[in-house]
Amino acid sequence: MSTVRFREVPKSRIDRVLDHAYLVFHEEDERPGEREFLRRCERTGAYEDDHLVGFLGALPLDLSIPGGQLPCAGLTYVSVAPTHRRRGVLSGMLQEQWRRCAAAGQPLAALWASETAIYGRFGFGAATHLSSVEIDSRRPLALRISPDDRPLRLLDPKEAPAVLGPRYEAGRALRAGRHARDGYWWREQILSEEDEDDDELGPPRIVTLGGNPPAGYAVYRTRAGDDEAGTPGLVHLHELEADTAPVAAALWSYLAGIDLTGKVRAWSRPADDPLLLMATDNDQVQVTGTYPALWLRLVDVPAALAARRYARPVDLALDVQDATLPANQRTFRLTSGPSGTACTPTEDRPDLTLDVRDLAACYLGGVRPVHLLRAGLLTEHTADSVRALDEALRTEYLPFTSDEF
Ligand SMILES: CC(=O)SCCNC(=O)CCNC(=O)[C@H](O)C(C)(C)COP(=O)(O)OP(=O)(O)OC[C@H]1O[C@@H](n2cnc3c(N)ncnc32)[C@H](O)[C@@H]1OP(=O)(O)O
Repeated sequence: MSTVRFREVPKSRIDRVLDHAYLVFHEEDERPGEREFLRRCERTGAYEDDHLVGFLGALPLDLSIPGGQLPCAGLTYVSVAPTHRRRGVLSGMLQEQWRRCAAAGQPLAALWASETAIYGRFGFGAATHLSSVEIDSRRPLALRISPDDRPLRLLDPKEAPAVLGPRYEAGRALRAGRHARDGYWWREQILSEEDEDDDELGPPRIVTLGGNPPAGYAVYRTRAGDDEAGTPGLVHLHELEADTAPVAAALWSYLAGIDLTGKVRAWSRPADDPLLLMATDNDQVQVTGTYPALWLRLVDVPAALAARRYARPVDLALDVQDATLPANQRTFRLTSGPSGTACTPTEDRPDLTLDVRDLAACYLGGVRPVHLLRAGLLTEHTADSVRALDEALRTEYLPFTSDEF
């Protein structure tokens, strides 16, 4: 390990990163837009002599948190050469990343994990979860409310960032865990001509309802059915945003009513999607799975805790355990009330003890401290302190992340 050094990979060496990533992730071909994506990242390389043996990309993001947003390093392309596994290369790259986060003023880091066993030890907790939903659309979608009857229109993808952006931002303000999108993100990540995971899906289609900005929209692709195999045509939903339940009902009804299709599949919906309650028949609208989405790391615990909004006044001394970032390994007093919010180190006796990964899981409001207590993961020193933290962290909408990076 002593010969491995960490330094920025220059833009001119992105070819080398791609070769390394294909080796590690068992891929052959460059995906469209991959180079531009890597150019936008900070790029930490682990070098042995002059050979790249590890790589970690960090995309600068603005992540929504309850009541606002914070700068966040979106970690991606995390990879170590098969010859250098389990020698501390990832650990070293993350230490380098924490230094970079401090320098860049990023109190948060986040990632989508390839394997859930990897990141807990580094202080990440699964902070958002998503549900995949399927609608049997061989019959009309049965809903308990009347859809908004304003006209629907199809939108040219070129208009999407300007027209959809404000509606997306409104949804992002309600649900923590979503990052701000620029024109590049809309164009290359949301509306790319081909779906990188399924080349049988058609180009992106956008339907909107209401004025400008629209009251709601859906981004979807379709796949033709196969009569011989008896497979119905598919509507693959990427995103649906709506400002009211009737608007959502109109968009879901539209998707379920597209001719020559018999199934709507949405792989990333919030776990509290109102569709699940407005559906008349939960055999027709089914949750087919629930998954961890965004893994969050509080790189700067007091800055992160001081930045979010709390549902109730709170005054607690939190003993935070953080094995890898010593500045977080201490007791902080969190106070929030009518005169503001603060989180500062204290010598007071702690009210409760928790690991930084569990604090990260709770931070956006998706995991409840009372459930962690029940699982034996928090230690309560002052009666009812976990309940007080639970009530303060609660959010009206569950956090949600659909954009993978
Ligand atoms: C956000 C993303 O990009 S997700 C993509 C992650 N990348 C991949 O899955 C690609 C294939 N895997 C790899 O490249 C590497 O094995 C990595 C990046 C997962 C780990 O890199 P390494 O340099 O081997 O990790 P490192 O040696 O620093 O290990 C640190 C600790 O994590 C543990 N660890 C590493 N990988 C795993 C794993 N897959 N599952 C469970 N624990 C793991 C190690 O055992 C070690 O624990 P220890 O100190 O108790 O022994």
